[in-house]
Amino acid sequence: MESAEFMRNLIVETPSSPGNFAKVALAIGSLEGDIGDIQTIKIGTLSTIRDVSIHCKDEEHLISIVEAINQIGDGITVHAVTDDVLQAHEGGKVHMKSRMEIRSLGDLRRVYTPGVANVCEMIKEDPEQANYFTGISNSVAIVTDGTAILGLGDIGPVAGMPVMEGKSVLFDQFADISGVPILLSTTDPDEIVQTVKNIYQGFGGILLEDIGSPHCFEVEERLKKELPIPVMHDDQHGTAVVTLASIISACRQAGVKLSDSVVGQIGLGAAGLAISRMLMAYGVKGVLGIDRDDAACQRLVEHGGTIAKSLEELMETCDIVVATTGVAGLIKPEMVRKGQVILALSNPNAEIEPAVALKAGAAFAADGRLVNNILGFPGIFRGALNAQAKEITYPMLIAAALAIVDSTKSGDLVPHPLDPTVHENVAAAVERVASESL
Ligand SMILES: NC(=O)C1=CN([C@@H]2O[C@H](COP(=O)(O)OP(=O)(O)OC[C@H]3O[C@@H](n4cnc5c(N)ncnc54)[C@H](O)[C@@H]3O)[C@@H](O)[C@H]2O)C=CC1
Ligand SMILES: CC(=O)C(=O)O
Ligand SMILES: [Mg+2]
Repeated sequence: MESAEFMRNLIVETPSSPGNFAKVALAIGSLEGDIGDIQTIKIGTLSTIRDVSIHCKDEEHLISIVEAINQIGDGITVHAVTDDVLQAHEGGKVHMKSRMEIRSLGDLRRVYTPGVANVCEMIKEDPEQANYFTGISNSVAIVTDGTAILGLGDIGPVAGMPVMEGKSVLFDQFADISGVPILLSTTDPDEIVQTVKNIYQGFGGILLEDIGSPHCFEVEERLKKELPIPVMHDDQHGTAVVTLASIISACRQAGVKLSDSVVGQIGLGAAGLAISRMLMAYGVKGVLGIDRDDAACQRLVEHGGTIAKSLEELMETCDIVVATTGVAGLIKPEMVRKGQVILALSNPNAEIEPAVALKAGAAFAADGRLVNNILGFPGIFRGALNAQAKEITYPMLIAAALAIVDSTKSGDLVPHPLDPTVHENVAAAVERVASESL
C-alpha cells in the first residue's frame, strides 16, 4: 500500500471466544488495511467490544474493510466508525491553566489585587525579578504566518493552528514549557519581524514554525540579531539537528564514514538548506542538492554545496539521501540503490514510504514521522531557558544532535519520541554548552 494516512477507529463486537478477533484482523489485513492501537472497551460473557484504530488509503478503502468485517458473520459486527483524530481536536488541544487555586478571599488578595501590585512594583524597580515572579522565562511563543504548514503549503495561519497547538502540547509534556501559539495575519518579513519584536517581552524564547522559504531565512536572521532571547526556526534547525543525529547513527551502524560521504539533499527550502548547512558544518565530504527553484539551488551553492543535474543523478551518486520537498511519492522505487540510506522527511506523506525504499534495496529508510523535529525543539529550548541563554548557537545545536545519538538504542536510527530521557539529555547538553559560552 502506497500511503495509509486515512485513520479511523472501528468499534467491533466479536464473540468472547478465542480466534474471533483473528478473523477481524485477517479481514483488515487481506484488504491491506493497517491495524494501529487496539483498546478493549468491554469483555462480556458472550461478546467483547474493541476499539480498533486502522490506517487505510481513503474513504472507499475504509468502506470495503467495514463490509469485509461485517460479512464474516459468526456474530462479528462493526457497530460504529469514529474519527479519533478529529475527536482529539474538539475544543482545541491546549488551554492556559492556573497554577494557583483560589479558595479564600486571602488567596484572592495574594494572587490578584491588592497583593499583585507589590510584585508589579518590585519588577518595575528590578526587571530581572520577572524571571522569578512571572512565567515569562518559561514561555515560548510558537509563531507562524501559515505559509509552509507541514508539506501542505500556504494554507494560512488559522488552518495551521492544529500544528501549533500540537507543538504546544509537546513543549508542555517533554520540556514543561508553556508554548503559546501566535498566528500572524501577515507574510511580509518586515511586519513579521516588527510584530514579534512588539510581543517578545512576554516570552523567554521564540519558536518560528512553518514559515515558508525564502522569507523564513531573513525573518530568523533579523530576529536573532535584534532580540535578546533565543529564537529558532524549527523547520530549519530542529529538523537539521534530528537529521544529523539519524545520519550519524545510520553511518555508525552501516560502517560508513560520514566524512567520506556525499549526502544528497532533495528540496532546498527551510528544512533542506538548514540540513545541508549543518551536515557541512559537522563535516561531510559534500552535499549534492536539487530543487525545482533556481534561487534555492543558488543558496546551497553560496553555502558550499553543489547542484545535481537531475534527481536521477543525485540518487545514483549519493549513499545517503534526504528529501524535504513536501511532494509525496517523488522518489520512485527504481531510483533506489542497494545499501542507500534514505530519509524521506516530508509530512504528512513521505517522498517514498520506508517499506517501499527498503524493499527496493535501501539499507536504512525512515520518514518524517520517525525522523521528526519533536526529538529536538523541546529539549533545545529547555536547555537554552535553563541557561538563560540569549541565543541558540551552532555548538548548542550540534550538542543536541550528539545527545540524540547517545540516546539512540543500537539498531535504531533515532530514540523513541516518547522516551523522556532523550528530551532530558538534549536539554542537559544544550544547557551545558550554553552555560560554557556565557
Ligand atoms: N520530519 C520533520 O521533522 C520535518 C519535516 N518537514 C517537511 O519538509 C517539507 C518541506 O518543508 P519546508 O522546508 O519547511 O518547506 P519549504 O517550502 O521551505 O521547502 C520546500 C522546498 O522543496 C522544493 N520542492 C518542491 N517540489 C519539489 C520537487 N518536485 N523537486 C525538487 N524540489 C522541490 C521547493 O522549491 C522548496 O524549496 C514539508 O513536507 C515538511 O513537512 C519540515 C520540517 C520538519
Ligand atoms: C514536523 C514539522 O515541523 C513539519 O513537518 O513541518
Ligand atoms: Mg514544521
